[in-house]
Amino acid sequence: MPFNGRPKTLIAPSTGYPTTRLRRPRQADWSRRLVAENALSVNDLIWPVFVHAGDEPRIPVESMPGVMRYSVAELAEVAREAADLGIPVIGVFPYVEGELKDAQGSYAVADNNVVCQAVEAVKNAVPTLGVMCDAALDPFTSHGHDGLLEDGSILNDETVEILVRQSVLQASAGCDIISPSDMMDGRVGAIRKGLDEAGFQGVLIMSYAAKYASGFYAPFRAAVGSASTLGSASKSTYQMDPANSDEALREVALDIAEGADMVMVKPGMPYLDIVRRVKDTFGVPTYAYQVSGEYSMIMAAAERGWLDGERAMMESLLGFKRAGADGILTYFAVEVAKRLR
Ligand SMILES: NCC(=O)CCC(=O)O
Ligand SMILES: [Mg+2]
Repeated sequence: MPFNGRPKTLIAPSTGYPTTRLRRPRQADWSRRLVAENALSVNDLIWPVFVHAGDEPRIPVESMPGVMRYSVAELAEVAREAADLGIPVIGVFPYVEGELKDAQGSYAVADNNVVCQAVEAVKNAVPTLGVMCDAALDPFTSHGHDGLLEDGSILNDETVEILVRQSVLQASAGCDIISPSDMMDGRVGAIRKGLDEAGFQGVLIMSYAAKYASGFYAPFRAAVGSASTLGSASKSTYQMDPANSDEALREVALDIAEGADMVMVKPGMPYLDIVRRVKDTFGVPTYAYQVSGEYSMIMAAAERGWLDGERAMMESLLGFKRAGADGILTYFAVEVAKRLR
């Protein structure tokens, strides 16, 4: 914007060294804080949590140091702690036992499945905490794909029908935000319509709008038990090619047109350019998912003493804010919230 009728560039640093010294404001903590352009707040955090149907309160996830699979009862407890720390939302991800999986992912739409139990328990314990659930079949299918598989292909429209049922079921259990993470075409519009017809006009949709076929999801797949079912199969016919950037804008545009309230870019750190483009182009609430592989890389290097884990954690999250994200899904959420208090 012009200022006093002159373009900003002309009134920006015009003299240069030695009059202008950019080190001057960096000289003390107070001055660095005064000129800081971005800040991370507890309000920016979404905490993804894993839940299992058994009684064991906490089962450590080997591929993600410090991360647990909680029982439903324990999840209600830790959800309360998260809310007390000021975290606005948790995302519930199920670990599903092998015998409950089939090719159709039937358990995803089964009444009172572990996701429903978890959502109900959390909403009963902490009604003020937002709860978000994925719409996708990968934790539930015997082949580990996010959709229905026929002759080696993932069926789009048939999958969308199931995702609508899954979304309505989760909304009935009390879920506040449905997050379609499957990357089928048209699913956001179909889910919006399904939710509205079932009376859930108030349930939000945060779409995984630009979700890339990434190698950084591996530790998560071990956590939800889809690593063994998926094997070496690829999700490249529905998730995005890491080579693409313009295509992400088309994905986001369609999801907004179909009714997404918020959009997400995933993974996070290798895709900060996409976060920035999405935010600048659309100006909608934009989120980034710092995925399991990003988390585990930092944790593993910290465990070896190769980097200062806490510092890397805070710096990585600030990077999302700088890129324009309104919030971050991160397995560090509780640690960060404690630090920010
Ligand atoms: N739909 C949720 C995920 O796929 C999470 C991936 C990760 O954290 O690696
Ligand atoms: Mg799409």
